[in-house]
Amino acid sequence: MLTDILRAPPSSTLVWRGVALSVLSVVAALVFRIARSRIRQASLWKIPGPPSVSLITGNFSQMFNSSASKYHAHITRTYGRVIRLTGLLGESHLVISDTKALTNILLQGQGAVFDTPEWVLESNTRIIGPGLLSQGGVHHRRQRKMLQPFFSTKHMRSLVPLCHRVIHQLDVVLQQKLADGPKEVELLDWLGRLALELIAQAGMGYTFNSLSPSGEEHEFDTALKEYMPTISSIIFLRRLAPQAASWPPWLLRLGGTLLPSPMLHRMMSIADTIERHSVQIFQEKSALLAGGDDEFTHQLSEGKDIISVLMRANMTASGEDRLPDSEITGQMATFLIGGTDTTSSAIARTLLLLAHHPEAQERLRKEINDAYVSSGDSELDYDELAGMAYLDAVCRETLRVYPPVNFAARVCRADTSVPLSEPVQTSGGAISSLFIPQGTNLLMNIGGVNRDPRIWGTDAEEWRPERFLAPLPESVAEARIPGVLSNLMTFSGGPRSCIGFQFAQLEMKVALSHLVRAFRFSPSTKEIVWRYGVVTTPSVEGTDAVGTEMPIIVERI
Ligand code: HEM
Repeated sequence: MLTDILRAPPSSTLVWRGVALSVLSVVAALVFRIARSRIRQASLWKIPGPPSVSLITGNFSQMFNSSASKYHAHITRTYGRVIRLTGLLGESHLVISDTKALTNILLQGQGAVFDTPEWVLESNTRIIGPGLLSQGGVHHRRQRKMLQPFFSTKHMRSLVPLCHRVIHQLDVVLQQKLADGPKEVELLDWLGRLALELIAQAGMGYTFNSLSPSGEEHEFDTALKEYMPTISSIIFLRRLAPQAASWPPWLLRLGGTLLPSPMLHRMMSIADTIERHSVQIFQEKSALLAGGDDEFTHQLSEGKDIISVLMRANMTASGEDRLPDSEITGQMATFLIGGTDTTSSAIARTLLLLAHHPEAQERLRKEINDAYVSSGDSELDYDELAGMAYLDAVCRETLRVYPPVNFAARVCRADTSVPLSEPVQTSGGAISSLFIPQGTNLLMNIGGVNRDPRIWGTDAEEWRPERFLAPLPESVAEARIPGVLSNLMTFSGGPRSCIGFQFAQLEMKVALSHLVRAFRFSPSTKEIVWRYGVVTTPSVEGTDAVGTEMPIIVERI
């Protein structure tokens, strides 16, 4: 972990030479690996794709920048469902939106043939610790099996009252802010705090007090807000992470500090904040646990949150079943990272769309009000929330057209062939199955499938919730989309799909049912642009690429 780095940094010429040699060895190992994979990947050269624009970075600078969404749409439209991209030093990458190929990639061998790439796992380990987002192979399967029950429908049902309580806090804050009439509110900030509190309270029985009426921002909240834009901007450095896997922590920190990259330095400081707070929460909970069952069950979540249950089970677990403390703190950081910006981005996008579609907003408000009348004005339970057809359609349509995460990355661990739904024209003729050499990096094109006009029809790019109120076109069922949320790739599919997908939908529904009932939303005069990153986030046109915000006019009803 980053805070262990830089312990006892020796300072001598020898160390400087050591650092220089280590950096050289990283670069040499990378060049060697890429040269070897280029030879292995010769068969991929015939796959259609955009011409490379740089000998060093190929198409990466077009593919991974904050305004890259247009480029993604362009290559999907121009080159189709299987695209070859040029990566660093000519390495081939595949961008896939063919659903038959995706089914094989995501499900084949339960993740044994295609797993998350080493550079993602290794850099996540360094930044957020050994949680689910950092583990591969059997370690991942073991952690996933242990955590899965907490994300079941049964557990989600029990979380509904807690979600209402947290969202009520936001209600109070906004009511106070708008006491003098409609106002422009920077809503993304408040939705980020809401998502943080929801995952902190439901996932670890902890509060950062981010929704206090004083409006003070917790430093953790600030760190989380900067996390996604910052990590998205250091993709090239993250790719070097496996080469530095064996470096002692102090050398890694020294190397990071010496590199002239302000974004890397920002990332290191964010990672320190996340780790510091995860350890602090863990220590506070350990003290409660040591104080006995009574104290432990007096937490916000009555001891039923994921981390409390894990810690309690861990106390009695023996030998290899026992999780090291670092894996528990790593899991906390993982949920906070995985569950905050994704959810706040989805809720923000929905509210902005409703602001631009007042008739859809009114229709949704009416459905929510009717549901409250039927429930005798008491908080809506899980089934009542699930029973609102238009709310469900609004959430699904937003997650379809605007998935907060656009790509899921995989690497091929062994030479393999995957079948295609339809033949792909290559420079060597049509192919009906795709040979993927070992070591090839792939990007699952989530948006490409969700907005494929041959699956969804000619209006695939349009936001039209009504499409989910009528039977979907047959082409949707025929496509057999392998997403964990039916017919959508938004939460990916297979053994590495989003573990929080049911919680995310619950959060969206509870939040919208409160906010749309109590407030009316209309667009601000400021133009909102959505910036591509690991998670797509809103900003005001013309502002700093790392800053995220979404001003919107809010009026009390
Ligand atoms: C709208 C909200 C969300 C979206 C769009 C989203 C999307 C995704 C996607 C695309 C993946 C990658 C899957 C892959 O590589 O195949 C993922 C993984 C993950 N998500 Fe979410 N997510 C959301 C909310 C959440 C929430 C609320 C949590 C809370 C716990 C969460 C926790 C995770 C974790 C832990 C992983 C890693 C799973 C693994 O590797 O086994 N996500 N998510």
